[in-house]
Formats: sequence, C-alpha cells, structure tokens
Amino acid sequence: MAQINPSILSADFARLAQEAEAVRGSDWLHVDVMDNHFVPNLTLGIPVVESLSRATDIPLDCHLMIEDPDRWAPQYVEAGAGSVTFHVEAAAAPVRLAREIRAKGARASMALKPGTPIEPYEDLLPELDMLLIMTVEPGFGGQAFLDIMLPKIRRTRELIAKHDLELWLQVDGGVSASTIERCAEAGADVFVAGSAVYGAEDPAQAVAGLRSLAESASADAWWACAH
Ligand SMILES: O=C(CO)[C@@H](O)[C@H](O)COP(=O)(O)O
Repeated sequence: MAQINPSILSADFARLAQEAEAVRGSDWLHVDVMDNHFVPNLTLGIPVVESLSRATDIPLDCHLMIEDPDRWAPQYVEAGAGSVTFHVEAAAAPVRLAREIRAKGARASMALKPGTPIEPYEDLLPELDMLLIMTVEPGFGGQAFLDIMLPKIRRTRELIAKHDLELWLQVDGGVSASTIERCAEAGADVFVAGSAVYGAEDPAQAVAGLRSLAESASADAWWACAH
C-alpha cells in the first residue's frame, strides 16, 4: 500500500492547522526541519512540532535536515513526532540514535543525500523502520526530480528483499504525478510531495491522485510480486 506524506514546506506556515486539515486522509504529515547549517535554509523547530502534533491527528513524519541529530532527534519524539528521520551524513552514532528514537516510542528513519551511497549502510538497515532516499539536494521545495536516483532506489529495494526486512522506503524531492510511477516501479513505497500537493487546487484530491498512480505502478513491480 503506497503512502503519501504531504510536505508542509510548501504549505502556508501561518495556517499550519488548516493546511493539515486540507490533506486529511494522508498517511503522515511530512515536517521539514532545517537549521541553515546542514542545509542552506531555515524552517521550524521543536515548539512548532509540539503545537502541530496537538492541532492534527495525522501523525508527524519529521525529517531533520540539521547538524547534531544525535542531540536533537530524541527531543522531536518527545515533541510528538511519530517518525523521526536523521541524516546519516550528520549523525555521529547512527545505530545508537536509531535505537534511542525507537526506545522513546517513534519510528526510526535514516536519510541519504543524493551523493551518499546505500551500500556502506547495508548492515544498519535492520535498525531502521524507514530509509529516506533524497531525490533532490535537501534544502528547498519545488526542485526538479533527480532521475539518476532511480538505480539507488532499486538497489535499496533489493537489499530490503535480500534481508527480508519490513523497512519502508521513502523518496522525497520532485515527487509529482509525472515522477511518482518511476519511483514506485523502482521500489519506493512512501512518497513525500510538497508542491505537487499544496500547489494543487484541491490538496486532498492531489494526495488521492498520487496514491492511485503509485499503487498501480507498484502493483506489477518486481519487488511487490517478490514480497
Ligand atoms: O526535504 C525536502 C526538501 O529538502 C522536501 O520535503 C521538499 O519539501 C519536497 O518538496 P517538493 O520537491 O515535493 O516540492
């Protein structure tokens, strides 16, 4: 079952509760936390996540594009996140951090920038609930999807199958009606979409449209049949 996670980076930050309501029916709400150090952009932090988790019953999928996630990620669980993603490029001790996130009661997820390969992290995969493959350079919404990430998505799906893991494979960046099927065919099952959802006239309908495209593309994919 394909999951669609609208990214509030493309929403109106002054109306976050209403923007969450506008995508009712979504699996998760994707919350991009940027610190202007790990990425050249600054968004929001723990107080906003706390308020948003009280304002919506859609679970929060927090993507931390920050330095020192070892220090901050557990605090996002306490703030109400149901899933916390840290970048492996920024984490000092990714296994310890994933275990801490899980011990606090959230799903643990690790992200890879476009230039970071999956292969060195094969042995870490059982420690995770989700792996995020960035399909743009992190930092901004509205960028063009990087087709060259498709082989990495496929190789990651092969590793998940090889180890028989219940690991979600998320893609983020440039996901839209014209790119989501390629991601699903390659092996992604969780799709973050910012501008394709909040730029649409009816965001909830955009979520439903993306989900239906992803589900039909993955229905006959090699990895779905093999699972
Ligand atoms: O993490 C990021 C950007 O760094 C994303 O979550 C963007 O918010 C996705 O936006 P679109 O590419 O879908 O417009």
